[in-house]
Amino acid sequence: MATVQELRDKLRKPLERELLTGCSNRVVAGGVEKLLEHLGKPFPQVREALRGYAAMDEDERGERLRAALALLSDAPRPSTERSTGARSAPPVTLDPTARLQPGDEVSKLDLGPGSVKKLHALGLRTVRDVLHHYPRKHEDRRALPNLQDVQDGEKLTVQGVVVSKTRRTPKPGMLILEAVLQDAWGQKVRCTWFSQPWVEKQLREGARLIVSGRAKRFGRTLQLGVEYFETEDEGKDSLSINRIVGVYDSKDGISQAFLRRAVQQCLARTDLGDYLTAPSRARYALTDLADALSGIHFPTDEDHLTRAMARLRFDEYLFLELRVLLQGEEGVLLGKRFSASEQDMSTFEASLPFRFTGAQKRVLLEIADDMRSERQMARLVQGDVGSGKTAVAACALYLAARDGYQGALMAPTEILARQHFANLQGYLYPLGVRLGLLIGAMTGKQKAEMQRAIASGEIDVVIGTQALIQESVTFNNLGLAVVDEEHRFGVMQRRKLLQSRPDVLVMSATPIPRSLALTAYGDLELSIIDELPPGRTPIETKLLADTHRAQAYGFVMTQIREGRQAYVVASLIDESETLTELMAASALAENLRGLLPEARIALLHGKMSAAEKEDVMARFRAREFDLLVSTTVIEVGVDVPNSTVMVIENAERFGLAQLHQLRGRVGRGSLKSYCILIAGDHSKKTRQRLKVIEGNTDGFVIAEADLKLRGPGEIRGTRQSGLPDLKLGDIISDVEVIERARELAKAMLKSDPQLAHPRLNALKSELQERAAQVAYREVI
Ligand SMILES: Nc1ncnc2c1ncn2[C@@H]1O[C@H](COP(=O)(O)OP(=O)(O)OP(=O)(O)O)[C@@H](O)[C@H]1O
Repeated sequence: MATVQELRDKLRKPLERELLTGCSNRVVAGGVEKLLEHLGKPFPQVREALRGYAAMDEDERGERLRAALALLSDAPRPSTERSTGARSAPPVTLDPTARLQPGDEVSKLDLGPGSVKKLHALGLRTVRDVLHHYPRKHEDRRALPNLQDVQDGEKLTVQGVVVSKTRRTPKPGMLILEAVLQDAWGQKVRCTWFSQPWVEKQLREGARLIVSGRAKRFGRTLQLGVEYFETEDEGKDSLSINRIVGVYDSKDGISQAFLRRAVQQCLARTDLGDYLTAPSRARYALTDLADALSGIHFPTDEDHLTRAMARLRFDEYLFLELRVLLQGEEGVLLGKRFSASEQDMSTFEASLPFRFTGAQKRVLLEIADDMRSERQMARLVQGDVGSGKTAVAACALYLAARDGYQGALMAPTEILARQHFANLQGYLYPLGVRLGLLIGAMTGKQKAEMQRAIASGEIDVVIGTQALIQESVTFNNLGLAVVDEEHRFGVMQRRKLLQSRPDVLVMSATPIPRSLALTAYGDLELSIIDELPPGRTPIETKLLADTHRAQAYGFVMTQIREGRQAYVVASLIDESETLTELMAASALAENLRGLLPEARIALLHGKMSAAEKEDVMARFRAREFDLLVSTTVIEVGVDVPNSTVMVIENAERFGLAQLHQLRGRVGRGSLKSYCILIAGDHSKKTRQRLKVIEGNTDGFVIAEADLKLRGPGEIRGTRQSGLPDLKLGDIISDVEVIERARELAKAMLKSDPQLAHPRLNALKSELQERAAQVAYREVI
């Protein structure tokens, strides 16, 4: 016979699920009453709380369910358990129904140690982390298609059972896996995976799969080129079907079903305590926190998702604004005072092989003004890719060196650090400035020697990665720090830097309208380089359907034969739980080696060590390779002027801003350059979006077009926003939200400058927690 504890679990789980799915389904509601009849006997109060459940409206159902679940979690331990245990020994197992706080460790969840490890592997350490690990997208799996009606080229999601599978190797190195899937109506679809051997073990006959991709019709046979799939948990996982389903970013061996269950548990057991008051929520038309979090993970419908996103996005800005406003209190810091003479600026310019553009000159004057003043400079130089930010920074570093101060330039990656080093050598070495490079790939001895030279003042300007310079360097006399931001750093990190008092210049290529930069970089003044150096031949961009891949690579070969080089960027076409970006890039490299036997092809991906990456880049720069297949690691700013073609596979998978950044890797010299966007998705919407890149070269125009084309409710990642603390927010499109959040943040701080009211405890701890997380993300 089942113990009371087992009965309680049996009852609790469906009730939790019902709560999460919004209590809107009448059939299920009837089922709840039946469930209580069967299992509810030992829990009279719970039965009472849910009496007449089916007849209630959705809101009341939700309320009653919460009450019932609270009763279930508060219920005393069943007597059977007590009689078996030694009376004096405290229970060692966790109570799987105990209430949780957002800051609790995930080890408090009702999960095994292996599962806790999995969450840690994703960087999820607390319940809050799990709750804020939002899906990267949502898929509508409510109405499954009638396969007979599916048109050629249509995108669809099918759910079914594998009835047969085959593997073919039409030529060496090429593997085609096929599985015939049968849906609930007995209709069949042939699903194919190209060169993804790791998929094979999941294609057991009888396995239940959910598969998305683009359909092709061959007479009566329907074929699906799989872009995404997941295994359904033997029909038990009702969270993955018949609903709008969130799809999470994950890692090898961590399934979507597992993540959903972890989130589900966190939602059901956590006391969320909304930090926004009901009047504030009403004023800004925001839903409550519990509704928002359940809506982002398990929306009942589009409306639920939209209101969830609206609330969570608002919160992101609210926290950002509160942080910026609270920091603003610290006042102006004193920095270094430089002479920054016109004479020195002219000397620098005269040493260049080109003249500064008008925009570069204007920005340099703004910088020189800052440098001359006693106030610590904290300035953001924003300019499109290739607009000449580094040249401007080099001039500022020269001005600092002229006054006997040291300078530092911090890059987000070692590749970039080396590249900046080479470029700055070109600018500064002829002027007698002594440069040093400090990166992780150097030997201990080399690093120690460099650190000594910096400490003794033998080096004027050191270039390295941010972590290295901040952690291990004692400067003799640091006057100016330049931070090449490239999406990576954020407010907290800059604060740390500012406290050590050098003047600080941040360079960023993220196009942000001026009004929004105030929020994004609330602590920085802004200079914009809005002009490209003259004589650049615009990059010719072409959008091709993947059916024309051969044509694209034919063109790449003509360029290679002319002595040019090319990049190919691979994207993650299949977000299944097993395919990583690395695999996608390796598969592509393999495929291209078959297709272009003449070309010397190298592979670059994020899993390589810094030394390996640099080795590949150095050899590519030395023209030992013609073609570099890469994951998006390349985005952060490589500069090889002989590269004239950038091919982006599955371009639809990238945001427009990211595509623009990627394209900026070519056309960096005088050679005519090309960008080929290969679209795997032929829909009109995708075409329209990618056409924006084809037709525009201005980062701001592209960012704005992106905004217009984007539908509401679409999730954008950090990469787009350029701010590490925004998961949902997009500073380009969220002007109004930002303004409202700022208004509320100001009002809150006006009435309570220290946020001291006990009502705001939850808000304060959330604020601290987020600040810590941001700092953590910035450091890793
Ligand atoms: N005024 C100018 N006239 C001609 N060429 C210039 C000018 N300023 C910079 N350049 C050249 O243009 C290229 C890009 O400049 P730089 O690296 O300074 O741009 P950036 O804005 O830092 O680029 P990214 O954001 O892509 O890293 C370099 O090869 C540089 O030598």
